[in-house]
Amino acid sequence: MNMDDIAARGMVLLGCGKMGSALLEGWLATGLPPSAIWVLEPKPSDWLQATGVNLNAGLPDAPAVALLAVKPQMMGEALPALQALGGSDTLFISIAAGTSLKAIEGALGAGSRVVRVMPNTPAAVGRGISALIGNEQVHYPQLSLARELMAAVGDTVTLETEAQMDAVTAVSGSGPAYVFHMIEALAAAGAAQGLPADMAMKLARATVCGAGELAHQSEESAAQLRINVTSPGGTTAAALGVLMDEDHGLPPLLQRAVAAAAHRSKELGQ
Ligand SMILES: NC(=O)C1=CN([C@@H]2O[C@H](COP(=O)(O)OP(=O)(O)OC[C@H]3O[C@@H](n4cnc5c(N)ncnc54)[C@H](O)[C@@H]3O)[C@@H](O)[C@H]2O)C=CC1
Ligand SMILES: O=C(O)[C@@H]1CCC=N1
Repeated sequence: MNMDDIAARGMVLLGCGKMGSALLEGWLATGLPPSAIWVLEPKPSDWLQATGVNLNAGLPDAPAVALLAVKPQMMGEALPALQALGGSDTLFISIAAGTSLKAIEGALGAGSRVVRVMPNTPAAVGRGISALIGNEQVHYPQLSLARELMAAVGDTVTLETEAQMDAVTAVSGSGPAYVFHMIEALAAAGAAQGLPADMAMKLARATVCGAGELAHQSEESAAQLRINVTSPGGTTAAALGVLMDEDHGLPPLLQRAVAAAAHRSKELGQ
């Protein structure tokens, strides 16, 4: 199975909120025809209605993929809409944080092929990163289809165990929010140094985007890119003295933030 099968047999998207829309936007941009996508979404946005996908319409009998993009807490209520497809050769892909392969297979019926994926919102611009793992019913062709689907909107990694998903969720699933907050905090710090707020925001946003793009394009390590900015005895070294403090700097703060997210991911799975 490949992307051509999705175009031919169709794909169902269950839930099209923030993450579902980010993925859909990315797939449409890569040329997946809207006529091949069936979306079930009780509160469709204006954007979704304008995409030309099949919205809240009767589903195809045997779609290649059904992607579950509802909140973990809504899964029990939302899955019955897809139960008729359970046990078929439709590949179920769940992006729900915390919800285990076993729980999804349990709700859809034994024998269902399920892949868990943790994507992130930069998928909307083709720059996502997704981690994947399948249940026992998933073999190479299904995993490879899921990988191809996610590769259309960014990079992918395949996990060794499902247990790694909590840490992945905490690093790359939630991670864009940490970076957006970094923009907010850097802008606020610039304003505190006397810059007009809108100018500080423009500088902070461009700096994070530019540094991200440099990290993306450069072959140098993140550590080397940092060193390249840091003149001995200069301004960056003064700031890094604060940020790299072992007790109160960014590393212990991020350790705590990522641990909190991983802990919450585990809780969502209970
Ligand atoms: N937002 C993010 O950055 C990421 C979210 N996720 C996961 O994606 C899933 C969705 O998250 P968001 O898009 O952020 O939430 P959201 O609340 O924006 O989207 C969920 C959508 O599901 C719809 N929905 C509710 N009940 C439904 C039903 N019975 N049938 C069909 N649709 C229904 C809601 O109307 C809503 O539009 C969650 O499981 C989350 O863990 C995973 C990675 C990143
Ligand atoms: O906040 C959440 O629970 C979801 C999962 C990863 C990003 N958003």
